[in-house]
Amino acid sequence: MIDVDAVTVDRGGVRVLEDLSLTVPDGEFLILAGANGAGKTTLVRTFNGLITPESGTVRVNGTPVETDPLAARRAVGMVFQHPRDQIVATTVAADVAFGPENLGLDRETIDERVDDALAAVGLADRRNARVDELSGGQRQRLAIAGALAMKPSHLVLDEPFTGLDAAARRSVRSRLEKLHDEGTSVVVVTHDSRSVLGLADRIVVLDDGTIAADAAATGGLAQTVALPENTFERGRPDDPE
Ligand SMILES: Nc1ncnc2c1ncn2[C@@H]1O[C@H](COP(=O)(O)OP(=O)(O)OP(=O)(O)O)[C@@H](O)[C@H]1O
Repeated sequence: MIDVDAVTVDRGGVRVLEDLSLTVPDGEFLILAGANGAGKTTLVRTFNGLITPESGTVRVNGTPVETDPLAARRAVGMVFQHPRDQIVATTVAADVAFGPENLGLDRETIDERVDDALAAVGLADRRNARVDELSGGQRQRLAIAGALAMKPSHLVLDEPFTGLDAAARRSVRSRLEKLHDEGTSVVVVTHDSRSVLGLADRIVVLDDGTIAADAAATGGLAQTVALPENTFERGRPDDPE
């Protein structure tokens, strides 16, 4: 469980999150929506200590992130906005192995984790491919595999559909659905919730550093909560499945 309690964050002298509280239970698929600059990325970066709040506490599985940032980083897998920034090796398998290698695991366990993570994102057949041979969607899935190989209880993806064509979006979306079905908690940060709305248990909308809406993502969200006017302004409707 991720438990954000009364968190305030300033960035460059500006208040970006204001006394914000949010709990993400294990196994939940949460959409974190809101217009550009609402504070979504800042919020998720507090989940594993990449950003330390001015006040308030973030706990991951009961432990404050600042007490044990390494445990938080293992428990919360993070896939950033630009997957290219996360790719560290030349081949697909070596890239996914990087995280587990840093945990000091033995070779057999590392290979097992690499195989499992690549299978989970549908890249098992590209194990030995060079990363630069992959398409945009495959790179995004590789970044997800890298996070999964750390066996996180929560997977956080920041704008995972940016720059992907319709086929790649569908492919990433279906992988997220499968991971959620298998019990991983998934948090998707997006200003275009339509790409994942059908998969989510809940949607939280940030507006200017506070929670503007928090609702179950079922039964026609638009009818159940009043979303800020600009929530979807930059979004494109997803292609029909
Ligand atoms: N390092 C920083 N220095 C100064 N201001 C920052 C910094 N990081 C973020 N901000 C500001 O904090 C606000 C929230 O940024 P954040 O990236 O969390 O928003 P977001 O909702 O994720 O939006 P986006 O979709 O544009 O990334 C923005 O106004 C941004 O300009």
